[in-house]
Amino acid sequence: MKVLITGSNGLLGQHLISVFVQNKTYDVIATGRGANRSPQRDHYIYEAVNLRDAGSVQQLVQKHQPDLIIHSGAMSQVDDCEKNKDACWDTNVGATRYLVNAAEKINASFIFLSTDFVFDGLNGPYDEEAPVNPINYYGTSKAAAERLVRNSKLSWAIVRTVLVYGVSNDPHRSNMITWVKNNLQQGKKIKVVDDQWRTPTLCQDLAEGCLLLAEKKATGMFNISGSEVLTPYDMAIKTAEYFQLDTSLIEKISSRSLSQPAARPAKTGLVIDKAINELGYKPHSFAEGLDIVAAEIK
Ligand SMILES: NC(=O)C1=CN([C@@H]2O[C@H](COP(=O)(O)OP(=O)(O)OC[C@H]3O[C@@H](n4cnc5c(N)ncnc54)[C@H](OP(=O)(O)O)[C@@H]3O)[C@@H](O)[C@H]2O)C=CC1
Ligand SMILES: Cc1cn([C@H]2C[C@H](O)[C@@H](COP(=O)(O)OP(=O)(O)O[C@H]3O[C@@H](C)C(=O)[C@@H](O)[C@H]3O)O2)c(=O)[nH]c1=O
Repeated sequence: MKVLITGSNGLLGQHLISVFVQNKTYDVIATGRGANRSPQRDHYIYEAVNLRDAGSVQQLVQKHQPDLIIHSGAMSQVDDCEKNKDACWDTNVGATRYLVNAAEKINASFIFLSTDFVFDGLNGPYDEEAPVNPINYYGTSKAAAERLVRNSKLSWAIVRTVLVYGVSNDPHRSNMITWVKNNLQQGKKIKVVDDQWRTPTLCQDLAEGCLLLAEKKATGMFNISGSEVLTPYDMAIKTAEYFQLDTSLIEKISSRSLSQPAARPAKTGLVIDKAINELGYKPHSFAEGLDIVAAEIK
């Protein structure tokens, strides 16, 4: 079985490479922008492709003829998406269209990574049937990409996830645990919101969830996230306590005072019963996730 992983230099992408390579039943082709930044270098092929270039995408898929495409690549910085809507749309929707078109030509299966930000956050946690109503441009672009995938002729699965945390090599975006730990270790104060509710997701769990989907050839919408509803403030305190750092450096604030360009849905989080019952998905607790991240941080 040949699997093509997009966004392979990203936080999830790097873990998808190791999970699928270790599984040994897949020939892995990983594609990212520019040089390969994954710490795992052998037992797979890496191809540098700009997913916003339709011709390059078609050529990549035609050359490798994957049985499955896991499309993790995206413009995932929410505020950048709000400020650069064209780039956001070209990446999150345009690239998805090119991959779907190429996949349809070879009848490849398709797993698309989506987000809790397709919801307005008025009454989370959300199950797979909840109506989407994004309140920022990033969420709007991902909801549009979901519609592209759903309306395709492909055998598809859409994975929604939430606030992914973990360790990656040369990350282009920070994530919660390392952001809190690095600041507190330098004695810096941080202001953390306690009016957003999430089900934070360990990136290894998300990667394993994608493997379960691939192995079972499952189709449809699947929520794959952590099981605990936490605020970023809860996460920051737990992280500080775990690494024995000074919790008095953490100031509790409301989202309003962050004055971010993009609005964030307040109460999201995902209901993951379907993934647990149909895939055998078993996420780590946040406490276990901290153990795993701590073991990975050099
Ligand atoms: N992180 C989170 O909290 C959540 C993420 N998701 C979704 O999960 C997926 C993975 O997220 P995550 O790993 O955290 O995101 P990252 O930003 O870490 O990874 C996304 C990757 O896509 C690549 N990419 C962006 N534009 C292009 C392009 N034009 N051509 C080729 N590659 C491109 C980036 O390249 P480069 O490294 O060079 O910038 C990056 O490596 C995304 O689809 C995201 O929307 C959903 C919910 C939560
Ligand atoms: C920068 C900052 C963030 N935060 C909080 C807000 C947020 O809940 C959390 C993580 O910060 P971020 O800016 O990465 O959050 P954000 O961009 O909202 O993260 C989103 O990323 C995209 C890709 C998704 O798909 C969403 O599921 C979600 O994870 O930390 C603070 O409390 N204080 C701060 O100074």
